[in-house]
Amino acid sequence: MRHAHRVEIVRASEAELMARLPEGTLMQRAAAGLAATCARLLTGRRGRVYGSRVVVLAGSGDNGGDALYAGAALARRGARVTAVLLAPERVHAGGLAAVRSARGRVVVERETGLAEFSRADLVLDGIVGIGGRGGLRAGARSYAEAARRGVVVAVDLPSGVDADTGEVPGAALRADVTVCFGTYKPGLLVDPGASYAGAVQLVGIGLELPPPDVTALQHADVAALLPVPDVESDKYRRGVVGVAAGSATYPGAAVLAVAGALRGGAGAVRYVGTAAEEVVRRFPETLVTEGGPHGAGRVQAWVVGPGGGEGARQTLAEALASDVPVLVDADGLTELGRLGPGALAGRTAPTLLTPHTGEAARLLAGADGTAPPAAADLAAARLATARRLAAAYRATVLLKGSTTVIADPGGAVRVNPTGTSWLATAGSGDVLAGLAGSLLAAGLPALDAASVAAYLHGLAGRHAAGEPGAPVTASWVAEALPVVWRGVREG
Ligand SMILES: NC(=O)C1=CN([C@@H]2O[C@H](COP(=O)(O)OP(=O)(O)OC[C@H]3O[C@@H](n4cnc5c(N)ncnc54)[C@H](OP(=O)(O)O)[C@@H]3O)[C@@H](O)[C@H]2O)[C@@H](O)CC1
Ligand SMILES: Nc1ncnc2c1ncn2[C@@H]1O[C@H](COP(=O)(O)OP(=O)(O)O)[C@@H](O)[C@H]1O
Ligand SMILES: [K+]
Repeated sequence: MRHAHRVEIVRASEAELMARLPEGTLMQRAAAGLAATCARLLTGRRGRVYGSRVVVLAGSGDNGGDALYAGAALARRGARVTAVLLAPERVHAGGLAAVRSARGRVVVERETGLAEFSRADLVLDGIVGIGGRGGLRAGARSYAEAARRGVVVAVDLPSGVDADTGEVPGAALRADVTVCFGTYKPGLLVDPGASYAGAVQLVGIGLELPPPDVTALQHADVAALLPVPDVESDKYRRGVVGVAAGSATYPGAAVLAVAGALRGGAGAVRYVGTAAEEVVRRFPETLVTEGGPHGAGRVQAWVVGPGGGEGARQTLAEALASDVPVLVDADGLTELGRLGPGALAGRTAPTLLTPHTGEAARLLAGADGTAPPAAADLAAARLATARRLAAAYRATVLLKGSTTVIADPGGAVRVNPTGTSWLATAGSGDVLAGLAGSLLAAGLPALDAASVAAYLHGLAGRHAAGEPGAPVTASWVAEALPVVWRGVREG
């Protein structure tokens, strides 16, 4: 599991540790890890560190200090290091002295700096780290916009990315690799910030940290959560997932939700709705029941809403009246937005909402009676949006899109690392809903069901798209689920 902590917590942990260590120890640890990564990258790119061109962009804080000390270490190994000082009067004095004594060059003129930047083998972005506020300032912005040839390594965080939220309020430097210190920062795991970070490497500096603000599952975590039948299992004990989806206008949504549900670990899938014929033709293993969720017999979790059309309100009401977990998606969310959080007030079992940002906007409007916020604003602030919705509806929320974010009303937040934009194809959300519902029926808590589903769905999208990638359909994503499920169990 990857753990991320917000800046306030990082600073408190650093202060606590620094008080017990000789001055500068943490920065030396950080710089040593950073230099080691840079040396590996240069060796991979040029065969050796000696003779390579390295540019250190150094801002006015300790982030610049880390970068300068790492630059000095590379210079001692024979790299031709140029330190570009963005604020010469406030540069980290120790770091600058280290570069000078390692015979590095120091420049302060912007034009010279930009020219160096564009012919470097490696650029160290030490403009600003966790102390950054707002978009990059003018002096730094020109570097973010400059063409580049070499590898860009961000120090702790790509400059211009908000560490706590992943928001990018203005220009930011795009890195190939980010070397972060002590813990991941939420902004490294959540788009748009994550898309600036490249591959993220963590360098331990000995911090003792409290529980994380944000986590991201990895293969081993998912493998441990996957429901696997044992000798005692029968189809009912494995869980029955009810799918109330599809309509005359959208029968395909029912087929796709069932496709996801059949691959999600429940022992059986029960379908209710008007698309029974299409569902059974495609998946004869589906149990079909007449009427709505109310009279459908025993299920351990409901999925309501995909392609629900006109009947979504009644279906939603019947599912919410049950005492089993309910996943609400698509048209079900539109209805829930009209009803507001009060519609969930009487529920005794978990509710999982799976909006994209457009549906999230309607849900938020339903929660406070205001006009729906712009979906683009919600997408730019994904962590805050998911948290707000979870708090307003007292439900677990899976916010879809570029970096799917899952928030529990209790405050836990997970981000999904496996997504791919190839998944932005009609019906792939229906597959996800069925899959997550199946995991709920198999007994996973809502946070786990949602994050495991997002993880597998993302992997399935990648698997279906292949390398370097080609368009996929939602059906192929569903078909790829067993392969990626096995892959996760194999580690
Ligand atoms: N603490 C520790 O023990 C350890 C910390 N470590 C390292 O320290 C980093 C944190 O260092 P930090 O606190 O000095 O802040 P930092 O990120 O350098 O930025 C502050 C400077 O940037 C400026 N600035 C602000 N916003 C800006 C903008 N938008 N655009 C441009 N400039 C902007 C701001 O200017 P001011 O607002 O003061 O005018 C201020 O001068 C951390 O990320 C890690 O790398 C590691 O060595 C491990 C041990
Ligand atoms: N840019 C993107 N990057 C990664 N995943 C995306 C992106 N855009 C959409 N997705 C994913 O694609 C799926 C689309 O779901 P949804 O919007 O409900 O579509 P539909 O209603 O057609 O099924 C979601 O899993 C979402 O997270
Ligand atoms: K940086």
